[in-house]
Amino acid sequence: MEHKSTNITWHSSTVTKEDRQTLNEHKSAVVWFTGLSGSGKSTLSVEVEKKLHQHGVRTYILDGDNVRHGLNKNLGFSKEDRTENIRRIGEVSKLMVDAGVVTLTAFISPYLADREAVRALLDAGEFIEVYVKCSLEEAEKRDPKGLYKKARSGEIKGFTGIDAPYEEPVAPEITVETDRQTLDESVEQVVEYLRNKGLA
Ligand SMILES: Nc1ncnc2c1ncn2[C@@H]1O[C@H](COP(=O)(O)OS(=O)(=O)O)[C@@H](OP(=O)(O)O)[C@H]1O
Ligand SMILES: Nc1ncnc2c1ncn2[C@@H]1O[C@H](COP(=O)(O)OP(=O)(O)O)[C@@H](O)[C@H]1O
Repeated sequence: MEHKSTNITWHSSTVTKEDRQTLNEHKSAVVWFTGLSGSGKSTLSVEVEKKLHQHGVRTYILDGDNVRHGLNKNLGFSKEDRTENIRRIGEVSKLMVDAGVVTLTAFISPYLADREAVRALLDAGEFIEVYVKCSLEEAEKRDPKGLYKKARSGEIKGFTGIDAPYEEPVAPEITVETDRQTLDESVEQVVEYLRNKGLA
C-alpha cells in the first residue's frame, strides 16, 4: 500500500515487548483463525480465550463485531476491501502483540496473500495460523446467521464459498476439522499448541 506520510520517525519506548512479556510471564502472539463463514472461528476463539484467561494469560479477541462496526466500518466485501480489512487487522494485531497480549482473530481472511502479508509483519513464531476446516456443505447446513440462504437466493452477492473464493492455507500451524471433531477437541488442540510455545 502507498505510504502517504513523510517526515515521520519511529519513536521507541524504553519498555520493550520483551519487558512486557516478562512482566506477564508469557510470550505474545496472534492466533489467526481463518475459514469459511460458519466454520467455527468465533466459537473457537471465544472458547480458547476462556481457557487462556483461566490460566492467567492476557488475551484479546479481534473479530467482525469490534472491527467491522468500528475501525473498518467503511469496508465492504470486494476483494480490495477484504484485503484492506485484513491489512488493518494485521497492523492492529502487531500493536497488540507488541503490548504483550495473546491476540485471537476471527476473520474469514480468504486470500492467501493477505494472510501471508500479516505473517510477514510479525516476528518468527508470532503468527499462528489456525485453519478452521469445515466443508462448505456442513457450514451451509449450520448457517448460523442465515447468510448462505441469502447468498444462494442471490440476495447477497460475492459470498465466500458461493460466488467468492476461499483460498485454503498451505502450511498452517494448526488445522482443526470442525465437521469431524468436537468443539472441545479443537479447543484442546489449539491450547496444547500454545502451551508448548509458552503462550498458555
Ligand atoms: N459477501 C460476504 N462474504 C462473506 N461474509 C460476509 C459477506 N457479507 C457479509 N458477511 C458477514 O461478514 C463476516 C465476514 O467478515 P470478515 O471481516 O471476516 O471477512 S473477510 O475476512 O474480510 O473476508 C461473516 O461472518 P462469519 O460468518 O463470522 O465468518 C458474515 O457474517
Ligand atoms: N466442532 C465445532 N466447532 C465449532 N463450532 C461448531 C462445531 N460444531 C458445531 N458448531 C457450531 O457451528 C457454528 C459456527 O459459527 P461461528 O463460530 O459463528 O462460525 P464463524 O465465526 O466461522 O462464522 C456455531 O453455531 C457452533 O455452535
